[in-house]
Amino acid sequence: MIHSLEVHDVRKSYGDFQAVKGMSFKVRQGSCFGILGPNGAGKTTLLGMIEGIVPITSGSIDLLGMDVATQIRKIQPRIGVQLQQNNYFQFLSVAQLLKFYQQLRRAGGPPRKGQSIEWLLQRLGLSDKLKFKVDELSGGQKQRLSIAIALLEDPDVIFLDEPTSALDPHSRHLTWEFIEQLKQDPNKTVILTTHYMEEAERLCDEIMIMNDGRVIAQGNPAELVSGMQARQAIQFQFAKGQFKLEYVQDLADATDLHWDDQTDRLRVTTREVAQTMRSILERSQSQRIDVINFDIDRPSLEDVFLSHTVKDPRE
Ligand SMILES: Nc1ncnc2c1ncn2[C@@H]1O[C@H](COP(=O)(O)OP(=O)(O)OP(=O)(O)O)[C@@H](O)[C@H]1O
Repeated sequence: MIHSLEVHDVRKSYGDFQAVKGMSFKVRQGSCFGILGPNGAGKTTLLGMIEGIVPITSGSIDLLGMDVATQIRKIQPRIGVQLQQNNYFQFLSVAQLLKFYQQLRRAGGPPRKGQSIEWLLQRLGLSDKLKFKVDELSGGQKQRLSIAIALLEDPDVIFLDEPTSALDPHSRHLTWEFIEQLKQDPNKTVILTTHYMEEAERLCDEIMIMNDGRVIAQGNPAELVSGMQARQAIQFQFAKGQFKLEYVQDLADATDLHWDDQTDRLRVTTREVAQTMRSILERSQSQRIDVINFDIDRPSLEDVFLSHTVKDPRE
């Protein structure tokens, strides 16, 4: 298996403060890799080190098989970086700005074929904006323009830092479809940070959750969620006044039982949903209790994220 990125025990200190505290992970070529973490977790610092913008305090990073600390000039023409703050030259038109960045990128090496500017703009819903000045674009349009800039000159690795954070739902879906199209090229690797679990689940083949400068969990979205099986919960509603908690108190796989006698609802957290459901239905039948309704709460990626990260309200 070829890895586009290999991060070995990387650390970053700002004075006495350690923002990244020894992280190691690999990213498969052709995959979409998501970096998730609460505000201040160190995501932007980590991305900066990988992109060669932020100096590494210790450890090493190989990007496209080359050492970032010593070979960044060879790496740079092959990567595309979308910036979170897009303070582009406001007085240029969209066409001029794209040409400017294209020439800047070509200065780093021979031209690469890639998609045309027109194609990129069309896919990102900006075709009619070529003649607009950048400051005439909305915040969301500027954000999509920053993705187009990241894709100029056909990069092998594309870094997207919160690519849809300022977008309305329509533009977000348009951007997701665009990223899904990028993913179809097995030679391209997409590395993105996001605060949207739905985005990570839809786009990423692999997710790394980081907190306080460390890797907390890593896996594909389904694996991460299945690691939370002990948190699955079933809710039953019984006919008024028929059920008693003592009927189910000895259930083998239940990790938590909560009975609300005001609403006649039972909530059971369990490791074995099917077995627990069967047991409760059998006992209801033998006690002649009518089950009116039931519901299964399966854990989501958001539950995984929340269970691994602690939010400091000051951040
Ligand atoms: N240049 C710097 N000097 C000192 N501290 C810094 C610097 N850059 C970042 N930090 C600190 O490093 C920590 C990680 O910051 P970073 O921006 O990497 O987090 P993040 O996960 O990207 O956060 P967010 O989701 O809010 O963008 C924070 O505590 C931040 O204050």
